[in-house]
Order: sequence, then C-alpha cells, then structure tokens
Amino acid sequence: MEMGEIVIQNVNQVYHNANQGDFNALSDINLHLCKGESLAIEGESGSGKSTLARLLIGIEKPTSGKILLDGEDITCWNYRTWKQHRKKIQAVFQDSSGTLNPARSAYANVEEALVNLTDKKRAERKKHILDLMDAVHMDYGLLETPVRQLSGGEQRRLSLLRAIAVEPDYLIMDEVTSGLDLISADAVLTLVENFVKLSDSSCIFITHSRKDAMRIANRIIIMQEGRIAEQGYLIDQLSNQKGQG
Ligand SMILES: Nc1ncnc2c1ncn2[C@@H]1O[C@H](COP(=O)(O)OP(=O)(O)OP(=O)(O)O)[C@@H](O)[C@H]1O
Repeated sequence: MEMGEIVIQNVNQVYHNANQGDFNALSDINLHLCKGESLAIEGESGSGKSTLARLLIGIEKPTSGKILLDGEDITCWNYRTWKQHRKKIQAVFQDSSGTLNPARSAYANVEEALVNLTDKKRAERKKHILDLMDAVHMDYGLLETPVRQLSGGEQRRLSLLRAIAVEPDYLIMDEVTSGLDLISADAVLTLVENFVKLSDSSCIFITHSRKDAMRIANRIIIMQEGRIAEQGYLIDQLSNQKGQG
C-alpha cells in the first residue's frame, strides 16, 4: 500500500435510538482514495456524509468495518495513538468554534497548531504563516485581529489555513462553504483549490454543491441513505457537458 492512501472496507455505522430502534447511518461503505487524490462527497441531508467524516478523523468508531490510512486500521487506534498521528489528518467543519480560540489573534491560532504539531522554530513558523497567507492571497492585516472580530468567511478561511499549515497527509472538509455569502464562499473555495493544486495531500471535500465539487475534486461519490449510490470521475462529466454545450 502506498503512503497517503485511504481505504474504507465494509464500513457500517448503526446508531441505537431508544424510541425508533437501530438506524443504519452508513451501510457497507467501500472506498479507495489514492495519495494526492481529491474526492468530493455529495448527497442529500442525512445521507451519512458527516458520519463518514467523523469516522475518518476518529471522533467515532464504526460499528463494523475497517478504515486504513497508510495501511494502518485507524478504527483500532486509542486516544494516545490518535494524538501521535494528529498531524497526519486534519479536518475542517462548517462550525469553526471548536477549533479556533475567539479571544486570540488569527496568527496565534495558526501558530498554536504549528507549535503543537510540528518542529518548526519561531522564525520558521512566522515565515511559514506569511508564505501561506501569500499563497492563498490573504491580507497580513488579518493576522493581528482577534478571531471574534473576523467575519464568518474569514474565520472559515482561517480554520482551513490552520489545518493546511501543518501540511497534513489527509484533509477532510465538511461543508466548508455552507452559510457563507457568494463572495466569502468563493474566497474559501479559492483557498481549497490552491491547496489541492499545490500539495500532494489526499482531500475529501463534502458538499451539497456539484459546482463546488467540480471545482475542487477529480472524483465524486454520491451518497443516498447511508450508501454510495453513484461514483465517477468529475472530469468525464465536465467533458461530456462541454461536448453537449
Ligand atoms: N449520534 C447519532 N445518533 C443517532 N443518529 C445520528 C447520530 N449522528 C447522525 N445521526 C443520523 O444519521 C444520519 C446521517 O447523518 P449525517 O450528519 O451523517 O448526514 P449528512 O449527510 O452529513 O447530512 P447534512 O448534509 O445535513 O450535514 C441522519 O439521519 C442523522 O440524524
């Protein structure tokens, strides 16, 4: 197995609900993502997209099945093992309040991740953060601003920047543009687009929007009621559409 691969084998997630009985949030999910690939996951609300994201970052363990990252089954990892591998896999969710400290500056928030998860020295951290700001066309002025004063779109970009800064092997993004106006959403997508182009990380981009999926990913799976209903390469669809137009 190549480093950077994600292999999901026969994954099921069943939630026990006292009133309604068992609920199959994920049924028999099988998926293979190569190193450096970007995969979009699309599907109606409740189809299991976020459940899959939570399994991939270890917030939950599946009821059955295996999830292999670099050939290691993460469903067996305990808290300590996850802590050792935290740099490897980063996630950004639509609600950034869990990851960003609102009282601290944007810079301090990104730097904290670098202090915790990398060996970079102070001067290296500063250069890295400024280089990233350049790469994603973000204004240095934002760095000194306390997070609570940033707009929703800026906070979302900062969460992404924080995740990207540690150069993860895997980046999971769950509806990172939802709730944003068109201009902020476009800025977030540009950031993700640049990251996908420039890095060799494997990315999973969960979205309701086919247009956004096409901008970011080269492959897509469509989920329906906890199953993979369809999958394919987005480039094919794009060229078919061009052919029709
Ligand atoms: N802890 C839980 N206990 C019981 N049911 C749950 C739990 N977590 C999720 N579910 C149910 O599992 C189903 C899948 O939820 P999930 O959040 O994965 O969907 P989703 O595709 O991400 O939806 P959305 O697009 O609205 O975010 C939903 O019906 C949800 O109510």
